[in-house]
Amino acid sequence: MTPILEVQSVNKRFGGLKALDDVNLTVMEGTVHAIIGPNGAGKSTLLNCFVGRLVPDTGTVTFAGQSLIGKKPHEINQAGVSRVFQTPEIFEDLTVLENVMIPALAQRDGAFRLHGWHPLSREAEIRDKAERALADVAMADRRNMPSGSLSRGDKRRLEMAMCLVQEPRLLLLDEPTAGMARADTNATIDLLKRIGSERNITKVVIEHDMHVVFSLADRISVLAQGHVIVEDAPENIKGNAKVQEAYLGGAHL
Ligand SMILES: Nc1ncnc2c1ncn2[C@@H]1O[C@H](COP(=O)(O)OP(=O)(O)OP(=O)(O)O)[C@@H](O)[C@H]1O
Repeated sequence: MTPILEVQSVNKRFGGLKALDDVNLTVMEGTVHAIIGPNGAGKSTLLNCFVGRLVPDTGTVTFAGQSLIGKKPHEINQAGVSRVFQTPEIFEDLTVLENVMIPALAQRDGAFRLHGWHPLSREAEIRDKAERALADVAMADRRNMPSGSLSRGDKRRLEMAMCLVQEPRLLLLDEPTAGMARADTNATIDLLKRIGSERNITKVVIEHDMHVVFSLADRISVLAQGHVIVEDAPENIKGNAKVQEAYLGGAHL
């Protein structure tokens, strides 16, 4: 297996607070790598360093052999990294299909290019790609619905389609099941498993729900106080004393 994302000696401070403290992490291509840890451990800060929203004070982040340090978010996105946000970022007034077409256009053209309805409807190739991405998340039948009218779960699936249409090599998922009922959570787990097997997309998942983590992850990194305290296979994480301690007696595990 080849590493696709390599994080070496990354540090990030916010004033006096050391949010990331010498973080090292290697994500292998084609795997699901979960990053877990208590509240405030630095998970979102780390993810933000992967997408160019934050720049580490020191250290390196390398994706598919190229450094991401100093790259702008849209450059990182074009390089093959997509992120699904905790709160879906969709255009509520546009239809489901249009929402999926926009990131594909942005990726092709290098920037957002919103020329209104008519040019969008003439983009046959982009439309086909968008239709495929919608089918992947089982939302083809909702293609003409206004996105604002979707349920919360469907909005998250729509956002996943908006990532998939860009054909990323690395998909970053920030608490993909946060706020979902158990049935929706299980449907999302199945969806993520399917997407992985069909498209060979590497996934990095930040997640508090251990049912999700242990259902999906091939590898788990545990962050505590900005530092990776353990990186191991799921079966070795549950009983790990350091992990139990980080979670204050193992209440989450
Ligand atoms: N922009 C910022 N300015 C100042 N402090 C910040 C900023 N972003 C994060 N922090 C702090 O850095 C630490 C790590 O935060 P981060 O959000 O990365 O943790 P997390 O593991 O994602 O937490 P959670 O699971 O609660 O989302 C926290 O103490 C947080 O308050």
